[in-house]
Amino acid sequence: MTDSIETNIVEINNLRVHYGKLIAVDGVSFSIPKGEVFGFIGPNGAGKSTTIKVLATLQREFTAEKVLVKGFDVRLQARKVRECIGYMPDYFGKYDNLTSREYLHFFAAAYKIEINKRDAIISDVLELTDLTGKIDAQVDSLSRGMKQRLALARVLLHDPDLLLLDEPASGLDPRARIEIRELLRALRDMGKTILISSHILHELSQLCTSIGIIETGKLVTQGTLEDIYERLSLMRIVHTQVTNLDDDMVARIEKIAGIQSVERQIDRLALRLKEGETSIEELHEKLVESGARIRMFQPEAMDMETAFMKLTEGKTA
Ligand SMILES: Nc1ncnc2c1ncn2[C@@H]1O[C@H](COP(=O)(O)OP(=O)(O)OP(=O)(O)O)[C@@H](O)[C@H]1O
Repeated sequence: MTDSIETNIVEINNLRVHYGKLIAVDGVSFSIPKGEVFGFIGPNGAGKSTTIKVLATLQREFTAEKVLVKGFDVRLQARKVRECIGYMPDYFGKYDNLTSREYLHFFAAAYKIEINKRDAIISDVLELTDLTGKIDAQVDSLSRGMKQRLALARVLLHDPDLLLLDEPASGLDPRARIEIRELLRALRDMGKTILISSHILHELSQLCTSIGIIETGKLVTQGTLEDIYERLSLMRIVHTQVTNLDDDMVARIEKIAGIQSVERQIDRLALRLKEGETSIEELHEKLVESGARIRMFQPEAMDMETAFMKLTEGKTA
């Protein structure tokens, strides 16, 4: 095994998936080191579920230089891959007349967990997902949030190293979403590697250690949250109010190195900075040096949601 295989739980290189003429995934490459929580973010139809299905060994029609999970090839060593993943699809399914206990026993059998160990494992996963009190409840009677937690309990039964979670928080109310987030945090602390998809960036920004943003089948950007913030700060806009503003002053500001454009608005100037040429602090100094008397100076807060919209422009496949 090479070093990268030992440290990367997921390695995808140049993955392409077609559905007939539609290119759902178009040359996607990324890797996820052990212990990371990788947020896979993109608008509806961007190709997230398809990529996750390839990793889960369920989408067999694809081309790639490699798709490895823990060093195992998803096509050639599918069984090995399945042993080390817990895949939670973006739908729960229908389970008429089944209790949580029966549901989990069914999957424990499917995972070939030894019969005499099943009760203890089921009790553990229910405790972890805070569903102990629901062990004999009908699955269909559970709230959506509880169902999502039960689905997580299911994928934990065989103690997989990698969790592939397709939109686990979708359709949940804020409280249930927080519960899922706390649960995922606990799993991260247990050393699980997690790939989690969402079309809502905010949902993941507090949980993920790195993110990849996908749009129309292509990765737009990827990296740690700090990397992405840094990259986005390159598009920064600063709003400022200058009390001694006149045409001459605007002309002087326009000439400041690092400023790409100056937009005069009713009560302020919007200064768009050039990529990587000046820091916000330097800009402030340069404005003062140019004689501007500054009443207000405010870098535009680029929250993750704005960043996402700027990066993806809202396109879908
Ligand atoms: N089985 C299929 N047959 C044909 N087209 C498909 C199939 N599955 C997905 N697609 C199409 O492939 C594209 C990518 O879909 P995918 O489900 O991977 O996106 P997604 O990012 O997971 O979106 P969502 O957030 O809506 O689930 C979409 O245009 C979708 O309509």
